[in-house]
Amino acid sequence: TRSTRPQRILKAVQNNATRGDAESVIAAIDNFCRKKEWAMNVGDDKGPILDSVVSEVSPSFALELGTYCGYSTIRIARLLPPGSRLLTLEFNPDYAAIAHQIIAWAGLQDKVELLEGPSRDLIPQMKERFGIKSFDFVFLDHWKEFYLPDTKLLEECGLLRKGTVLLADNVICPGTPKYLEYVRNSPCYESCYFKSHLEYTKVEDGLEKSVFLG
Ligand SMILES: Cc1ncnc2c1ncn2[C@@H]1O[C@H](/C=C/CNC(=O)c2cc(-c3ccc(F)cc3)cc(O)c2O)C[C@H]1O
Ligand SMILES: [Mg+2]
Repeated sequence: TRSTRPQRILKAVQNNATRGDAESVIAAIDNFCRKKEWAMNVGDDKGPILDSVVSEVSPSFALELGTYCGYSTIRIARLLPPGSRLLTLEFNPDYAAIAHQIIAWAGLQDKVELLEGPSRDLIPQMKERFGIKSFDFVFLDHWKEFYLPDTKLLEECGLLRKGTVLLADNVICPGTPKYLEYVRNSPCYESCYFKSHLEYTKVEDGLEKSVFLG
């Protein structure tokens, strides 16, 4: 049977990237998605914005919602200081299986915990089961209608602290209007928009950075 797009992305990594070299894995995925098949990775236009926010926060505990093939997982994990942890949530087992292999190819498996399941089930388990006190950084890139409910769930579970940075992908395309309205109007957040482009295209998209004020 025909391979899936994530399987073809994994093959492009295995054929073009050097084991243990995260930069070469990122480049291999970006080249494949720019030249062969578009895929919903944060990409090489928005990616450097993600990198700069992660570097600025230098999180001890980071959370990613929506792993897909692990492209942004690797972008984040390669910048984490020693001893810090990135938890990434993915409910599609086929995507999770590919992401595990791509994260391992980049040599970043020791910094990343890939948790399989829906975010609404896993977020309430973060303190007890995963020993998380609070997150320093959250990257939102899963189904767009879940950005707002999951943000509220993170608040309710006491997983955000004064200064936690939320960074949301796709706030223009496909768009996350309810989430944007919330973080831009809530007194509990200080928000700003980083204009960029939808991955591998000239279409406008951008990232919204929101600092939780407690
Ligand atoms: C609730 C929940 N829990 C755990 N994992 C979850 C989850 N909801 C989705 N996921 C997982 O995240 C991933 C989903 C990501 C959704 N991202 C998108 O739908 C997405 C779509 C586009 C896009 C833009 C223009 C177009 F014309 C077409 C598409 C671009 C992007 O950057 C995207 O992230 C994979 C899925 O299994
Ligand atoms: Mg996205």
